[in-house]
Amino acid sequence: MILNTIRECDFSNKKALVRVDFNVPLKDGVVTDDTRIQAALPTINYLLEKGASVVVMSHFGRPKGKKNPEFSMAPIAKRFSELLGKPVVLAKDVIGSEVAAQVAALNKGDVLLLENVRFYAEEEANDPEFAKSLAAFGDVYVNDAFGTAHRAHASTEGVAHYLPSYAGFLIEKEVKFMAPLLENPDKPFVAIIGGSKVSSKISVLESLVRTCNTIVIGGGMAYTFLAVQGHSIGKSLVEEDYKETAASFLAKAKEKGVQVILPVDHLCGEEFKEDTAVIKVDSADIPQNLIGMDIGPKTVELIVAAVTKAKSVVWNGPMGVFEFNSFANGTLTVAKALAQSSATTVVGGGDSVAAINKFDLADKISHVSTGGGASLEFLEGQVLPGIKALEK
Ligand SMILES: Nc1ncnc2c1ncn2[C@@H]1O[C@H](COP(=O)(O)OP(=O)(O)OP(=O)(O)O)[C@@H](O)[C@H]1O
Ligand SMILES: O=C(O)[C@H](O)COP(=O)(O)O
Repeated sequence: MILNTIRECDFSNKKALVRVDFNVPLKDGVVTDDTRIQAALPTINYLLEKGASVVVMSHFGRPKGKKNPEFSMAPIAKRFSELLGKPVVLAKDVIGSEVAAQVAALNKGDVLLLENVRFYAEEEANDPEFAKSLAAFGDVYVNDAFGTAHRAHASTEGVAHYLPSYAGFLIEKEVKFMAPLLENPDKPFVAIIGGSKVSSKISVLESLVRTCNTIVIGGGMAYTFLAVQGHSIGKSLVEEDYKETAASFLAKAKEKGVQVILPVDHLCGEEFKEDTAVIKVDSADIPQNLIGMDIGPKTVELIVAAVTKAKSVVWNGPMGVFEFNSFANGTLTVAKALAQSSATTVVGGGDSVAAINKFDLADKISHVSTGGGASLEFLEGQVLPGIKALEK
């Protein structure tokens, strides 16, 4: 996958229309995690240094095609301006004559942030006329919205049909770290996949089994696999409809000589509650009255040993109910093992990234993806429309 990148364009005195993913968490009108804004700054700063004026656009939340002040970009514009260290003007709308006048008035080095592109239903419908209206705001289009690259929307895909289009540094970095995992990873390559459901992770497992040496399956999804192996799983999470899929995945891994590590011990509770007493089960089999809520210490040892030998590791999805402190150990230890590893380590998926941040380990991971759904679809081997539009 070879992309057109911003290094290949002369931006001097040009208007750059830049799609970013500023879909960030807010509480009481204040951005509570600005990771995605920070991640877009190298591209914005580069464009400004190279003499461009910049029209930035993003969605925020799901306002369903209606102008709703609750979903205004205003609080995000404020944080963006603080981080950029210069004024950011918030446009009066997304398209229209007033915005066109604001764009026309931009001078070299100025930054204008459009209102929430999802205030128009045409955005998600990838309406060509809407995409053309956006394209009219720039001489060139830059996409740095990796987190939204799996959506074929007007601002992520449609607009690329009307302007010379380039990948920003963030998209370039995400692809640089993730593409080799699907093509030619440094080996041994270990994938650690967790989270609640087999149904949402089976495609990624089926994709990674092609290049992995070892696959660890943890979290709530592990019990369906244990059940098909004939283990008792007590009252743990199980997806009956996915037992057959889980069985054929295990058969495929065996056929390919891929080692699959499933929990060999557990931390359980009698009830799915934060304050339920922690009961250690020293075997793969879980007694009838218990719920598996975290991997046990022997499983943790197996995972740490695999990570220690690895040259590349990818992690997506927590190993247990890490939101409950007593069941966070498996996820914490995996996070620490990755942080201490000399392998190339890539972490994707909302909850595993949240766990890395909760334990303050982000700077010790080779690459923490800014994409939730996008990173999962990338690892599934799917073509992301927002990235495809930037290919040479
Ligand atoms: N043993 C378990 N039983 C029930 N739920 C579990 C278990 N282990 C992990 N979980 C839950 O799985 C959830 C995460 O699953 P999900 O599939 O959403 O993962 P993810 O890929 O990290 O998330 P995202 O979709 O945000 O990227 C967490 O809320 C966690 O509490
Ligand atoms: O947070 C995300 O995963 C992206 O910003 C995409 O948001 P969406 O799922 O509402 O399209």
